Amino acid sequence: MLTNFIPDLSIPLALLTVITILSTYWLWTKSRRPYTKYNIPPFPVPAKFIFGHMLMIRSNIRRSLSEWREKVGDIFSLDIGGQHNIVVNGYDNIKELLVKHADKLPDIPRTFRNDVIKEENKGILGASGANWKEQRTVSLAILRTFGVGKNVLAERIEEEVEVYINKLASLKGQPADVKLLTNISVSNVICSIIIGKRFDYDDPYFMTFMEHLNNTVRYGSKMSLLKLFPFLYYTPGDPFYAKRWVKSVLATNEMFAKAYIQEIKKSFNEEEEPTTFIAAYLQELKKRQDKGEPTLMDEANLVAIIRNLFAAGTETTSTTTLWCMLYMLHNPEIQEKVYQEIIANVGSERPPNMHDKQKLTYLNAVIQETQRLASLVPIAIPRIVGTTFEFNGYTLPKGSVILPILDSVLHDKKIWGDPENGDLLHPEELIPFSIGRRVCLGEALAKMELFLFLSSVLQRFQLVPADQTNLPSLEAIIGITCMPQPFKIKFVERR
Ligand code: HEM
Repeated sequence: MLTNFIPDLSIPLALLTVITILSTYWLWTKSRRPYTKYNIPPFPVPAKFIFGHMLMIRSNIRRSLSEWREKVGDIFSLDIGGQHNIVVNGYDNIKELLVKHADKLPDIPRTFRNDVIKEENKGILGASGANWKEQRTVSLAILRTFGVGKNVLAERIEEEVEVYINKLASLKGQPADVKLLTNISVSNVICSIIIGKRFDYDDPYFMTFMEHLNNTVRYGSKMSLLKLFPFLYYTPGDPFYAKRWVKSVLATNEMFAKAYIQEIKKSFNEEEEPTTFIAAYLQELKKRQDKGEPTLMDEANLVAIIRNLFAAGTETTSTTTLWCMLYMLHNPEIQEKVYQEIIANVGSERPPNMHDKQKLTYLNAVIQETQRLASLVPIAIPRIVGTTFEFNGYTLPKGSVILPILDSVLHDKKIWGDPENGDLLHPEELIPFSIGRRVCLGEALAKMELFLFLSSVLQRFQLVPADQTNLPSLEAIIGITCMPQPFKIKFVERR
């Protein structure tokens, strides 16, 4: 498993790495000592030298976590390379912690990523404290304004869905893997919200931007070891993909965020109602500055927010769409029922819009069940314990990292029965977007996208497996998100 973390490591580099790790470990053992005086949650198995439990977490983390939960209960400790982590399972525990005790978990762990791109506490995803609060509140207010009245959000999504559907039609029913196409299409929705325009799928500027954006996800997921040992960033060459990751992050900042902030500033009129995220943010910033209100808003935050919206808003929504398509292949009778509901309530002459949402109750239930089964973000954003406190009979010491396992709720047999056959009688426990103060900022947008993309796809096409005798696997590839394995599908026109 170690080879996953250090792909191209030569022998001298490996030796250097081991020596540095050992010396750092000594420092960490010192920093861990204070925890021993507390009644911390139990460790499911003894921690191993240096790496703690890190190498014991199997590639199927869902299985490891649920085995340990069965062994020692809902709340347990893990040592990941010297950092004390507290794993929290179950709806009641997660709710109590993220809602009732939110004040005691004000920050998220500092990451080396922000250090290497010299971005200290900026944006939303990687931010903490007062800055996180202000950037989140402003961003949410902008998205809300765009989502009401004329409904800029729905218009932008509908425009993109039309192009997406035509692309699927151009496949002429041939088997295709539509992961990249779906990803690009969902990214384009974010583009049009941020800068007010979409790109053609073959636009060279957009393709280069998409490549950098995908690299930030691809390389980001290979950098696990650097989260624990940040100094390894300085090893010669780029054995940990970190330098390539930095290059792509900086390119997305320059090519998209900074370039379009400058462009929008040129035509910026503070009297006009803003129709882009960038203009709305700049207008709010100007308003606060003119009034002399103290504010942490600035362009560096705007750049980070733009990157966060792409990072958190693309892969999540496009992968959920793919999961729903996959479940439709496995459940043709459910697909047919969804189609009949769309035809009865919308017809086939026009695509569904947001006004149709409340009539398509069966489709809404299918999307919700997709989100539950897919459990797309298995673990919510880790939180740092800010003040030592007592929780369910244990002491959670200051400085420990809390890992809220959303997957443990969405796949909890006690709530849903057999996960393969769940019912939807528990809306409160359906928390794919998490709960509490850091609940997904894009929940409303994601729900609109899922409805508009999926209702249009299922209205126009029958989804047919590439091979009727060998359906694609439902086994997830589990990382930061749970992804289906690559699969091909036929989009057969209904009319
Ligand atoms: C099906 C789609 C999506 C799912 C399942 C999802 C899920 C989540 C989850 C579980 C979190 C962590 C919350 C926590 O730690 O308590 C999160 C955070 C976040 N999401 Fe989403 N998300 C989705 C789509 C989106 C979209 C479309 C956007 C925006 C364009 C977005 C923006 C964010 C942001 C900015 C955060 C960080 C919030 C903060 O730290 O305050 N997400 N999301």
